[in-house]
Amino acid sequence: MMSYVKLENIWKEYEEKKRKVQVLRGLNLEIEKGEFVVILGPSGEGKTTILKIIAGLLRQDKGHVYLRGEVVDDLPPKDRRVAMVPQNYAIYPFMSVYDNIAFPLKVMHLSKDEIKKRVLEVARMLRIDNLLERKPSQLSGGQMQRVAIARALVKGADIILMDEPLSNLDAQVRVVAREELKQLQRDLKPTIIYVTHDQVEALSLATKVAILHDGVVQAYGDPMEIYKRPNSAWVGSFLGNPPMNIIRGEIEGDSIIIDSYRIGLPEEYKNLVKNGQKVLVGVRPEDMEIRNSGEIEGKVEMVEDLGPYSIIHLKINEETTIRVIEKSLSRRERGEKVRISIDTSKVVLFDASSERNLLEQYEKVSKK
Ligand SMILES: Nc1ncnc2c1ncn2[C@@H]1O[C@H](COP(=O)(O)OP(=O)(O)OP(=O)(O)O)[C@@H](O)[C@H]1O
Repeated sequence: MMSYVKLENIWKEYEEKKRKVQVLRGLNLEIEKGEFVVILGPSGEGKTTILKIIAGLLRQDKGHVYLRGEVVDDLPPKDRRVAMVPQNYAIYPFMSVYDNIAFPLKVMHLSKDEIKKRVLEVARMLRIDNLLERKPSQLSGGQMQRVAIARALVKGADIILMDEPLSNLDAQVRVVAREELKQLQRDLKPTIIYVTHDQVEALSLATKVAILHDGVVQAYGDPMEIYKRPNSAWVGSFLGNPPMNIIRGEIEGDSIIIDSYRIGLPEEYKNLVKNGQKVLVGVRPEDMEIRNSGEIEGKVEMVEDLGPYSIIHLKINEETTIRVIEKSLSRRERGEKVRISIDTSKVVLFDASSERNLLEQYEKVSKK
């Protein structure tokens, strides 16, 4: 299938006060029509830069941008049929909702009738046709978002770029706006590329998530799939809050030795590892349990009570502190010794030096 948006080997460097910053380093990304892709990455890693390059507001140093199957490197922003919804929505406070949506069409010098027709059409589609007379100050966060999207769609854009659009909303409004956005994307099926550093947003909105780090996409795919089976230790510990625990271990027969403790080797790795091999054991906090029969011993360092559950920080050796989720509100004391049992069927193993998922390396080799 042809990809609708394709970034091919994109490089971008900024120069600031004679200092060069290489932000994108050969980035590749392919997005299909109607997909909701969330680009997730730490602050300052180049997420906004990617959007600007797709919109044509910024030129890449190297590589190519394809939209709808064609190279658009030399196409100005207005001809790309891409709309960028900025962080604050850029809605003019003194204009009515109608005038806000109509604004880009007025700039295009369309006739009054044509403008009216298009504004009504898109307003009906987004169910804001009853709000057209209002001023932005009379709108909720979710309605504001729909106005911003209406203004994008009215120009005929079918690729919508959103740069942390919910970051200015308070927590409750944000949840509603997120649900609305998800529904709207399901109904209207525009291709959305959405940038955030908020994990919850990424996991709940995306049909696919692209994890950005060091100027390239580190992992790309179904969010839960990446969550469960991260391709590297970095991705595992970046995605998820609290993060995935990463513990050093060594293979011995059908076991993994962690210091003086022993846990079972997950079935799917049995043919991929050899005796004595050093590994990093990745295990999610929710896949561990404090229980008397547990395989590993740990010492309580800190307890975070969060209402429905607590996060227990446990020191298992000099270099490693892990986090375990306990659902019942526990009265754990600092310094208390506990046993931890690990659901080994959920464990992910990484190569100790490359930190790549051993399954992934195997898959690559066997595909060749
Ligand atoms: N015009 C510019 N000149 C110089 N440096 C820039 C310029 N624009 C961005 N940068 C730098 O490039 C890096 C990437 O910026 P970008 O805004 O793309 O990151 P981001 O991932 O969107 O960050 P955030 O999540 O904080 O918004 C940052 O270190 C930033 O300081």
